[in-house]
Amino acid sequence: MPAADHADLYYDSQVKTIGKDGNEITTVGFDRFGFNCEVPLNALRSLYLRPHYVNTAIAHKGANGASAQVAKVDEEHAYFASDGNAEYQSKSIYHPDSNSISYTTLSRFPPVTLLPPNQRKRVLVTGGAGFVGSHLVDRLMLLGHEVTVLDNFFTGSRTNVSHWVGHPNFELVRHDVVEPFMIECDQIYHLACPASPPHYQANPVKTIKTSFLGTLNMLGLAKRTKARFLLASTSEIYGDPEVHPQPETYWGNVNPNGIRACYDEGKRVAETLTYGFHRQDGVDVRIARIFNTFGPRMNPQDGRVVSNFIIQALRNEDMTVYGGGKQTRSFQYIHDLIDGLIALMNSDVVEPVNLGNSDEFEIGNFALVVRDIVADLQKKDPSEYRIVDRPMPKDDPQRRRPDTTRAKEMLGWQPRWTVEMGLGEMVRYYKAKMVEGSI
Ligand SMILES: O=C(O)[C@H]1O[C@H](OP(=O)(O)OP(=O)(O)OC[C@H]2O[C@@H](n3ccc(=O)[nH]c3=O)[C@H](O)[C@@H]2O)[C@H](O)[C@@H](O)[C@@H]1O
Repeated sequence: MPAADHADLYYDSQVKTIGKDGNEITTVGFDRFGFNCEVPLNALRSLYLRPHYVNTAIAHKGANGASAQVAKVDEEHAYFASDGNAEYQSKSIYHPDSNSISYTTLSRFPPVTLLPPNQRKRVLVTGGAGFVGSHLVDRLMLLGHEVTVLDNFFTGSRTNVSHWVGHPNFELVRHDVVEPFMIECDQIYHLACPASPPHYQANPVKTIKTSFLGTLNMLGLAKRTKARFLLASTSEIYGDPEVHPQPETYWGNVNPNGIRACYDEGKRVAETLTYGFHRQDGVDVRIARIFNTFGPRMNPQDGRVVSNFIIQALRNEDMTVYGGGKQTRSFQYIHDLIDGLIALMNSDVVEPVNLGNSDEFEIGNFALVVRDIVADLQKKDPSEYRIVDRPMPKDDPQRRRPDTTRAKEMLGWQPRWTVEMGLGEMVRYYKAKMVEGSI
C-alpha cells in the first residue's frame, strides 16, 4: 500500500478529539501535587499512532537500482515528516518481494523535558512493556524522568517501548518479578501481572506467584531504597459485587477457589502485603484499583472485550457477546488512567483509590457502539456486521461501575475522554496495524 494511504489510516486531521466537557483535548495530564505531568496529546500520538515500517517497492535492479531504492524510502519516510515527528520514527523498511523487514534503530529520540537533577525522578516500572505500562513510560520519558522498565515479555512486547531503547534516560531489563531485583530508585509503579482473563487463567499458579512473590519482592526493594511504591490493583478485587457502584470501602464478593481467583485473590493478597509493609516497616505506599481500561497497544489476542469486538468487526468475523450481554462494564481510556496513576503516586493518599470511568454499558449494547464506530470508519452499513451469543464464562462479574468520589475529592481527578472518542482512536490504530500486517 502506498505510504500516503498508510498514513491516512492513522491520522485524520478533520477529526477533533472532544472530551466529556465538550472541549477539545489537545494535552493530557496536569500540574498537581508538585508534579507536572502535562504533555501535548500529539507528542504521545506520534509514539503509538505511527507506522511500524516504511514501504518500499523494489521495482528495478538496474545500475541505479540501489540509489533509486534509497530515494524511494526517503521519499516515503519524508511523508510522515509533515507532522513534524518523522525524524523520531523508525525507518524500518518493508520489502514486499521477500515479505521481510529491515529493522533500523533510531538516530534521534523525541524531545524530552530537561529537568534539573533534583526534580528528575528515577522511576521503576514493572510490566513497563505492557499495554498500561508502555503508556506510563511514554509519559514519564517525555516529562524528562529516568525510567527503568522491568518485564518478562510474557504478555508485554518490546515493540511497545522500542522507540526509547538507547535513550540515556531509559533502560529495558528482561526480568521476572518473581525473582528479587535490586536497583536504586525513587518511585516504583508495580504493574507486572497478566491481566486478561484468558491470559491469567492460562497459568493460574504463575499468576498468583506473580501477584504474591512479585509484590513481595518489589515491596522489599521499596523498603530498602525508601522508594514510594504504587500497586496496580484491580476492580476484580470486588468480585461479583453486591454493592453498585463499587466504593473503595466495599469488601467484595470473591469466589476464593474459582477460575478467576488466581487473579482477584492474587491482587487482594498483594493489597494485604502492601499495607503490611506500610504498617510494619513504614513503606510509603499507594494503591490504584483499576477498572476496565482500553486503548492502542492492547494485545489484540488477549481476549478482552474491547480488543475482541474491534478486531472481530474489522475482520468481518462474528462479534462474540457472552451470556446474553446483560452484564455491565464501565470503560476508561488509557490516557485518563495514566493521569490518575501519576496523580495518585505524587499525592499523599495512602488509602486505595478507584480509577475508572463511570459510563456503564451492558456488553450487548457495547457491541453495538463498537460496531457503529467500525462501520463508520469502513464506510459500511452496520447491518453488515454479525453479533452472536456465546456462553457466559464462569464467575463473570455481572455488574461493574466505579464510585470515583475519592479520586475526585482527594486527587482532583476525573475522566476526560468519552468512550466513543477513545474507541475511535483505537479502531483507527488497529485498522492501520492490520493493513500494514503488524498485527
Ligand atoms: O479491568 C478490570 O477491571 C478487570 O477486569 C477485566 O476483566 P473483565 O471485566 O472480565 O474483562 P473482559 O475480558 O474485557 O470482559 C468484559 C465483559 O465482556 C464479556 N466478553 C468478553 C469478551 C468477548 O469476546 N465477549 C464478551 O461478551 C465478558 O464475559 C465480560 O462480561 C480485566 O481482564 C482485568 O485485567 C481487570 O483487572
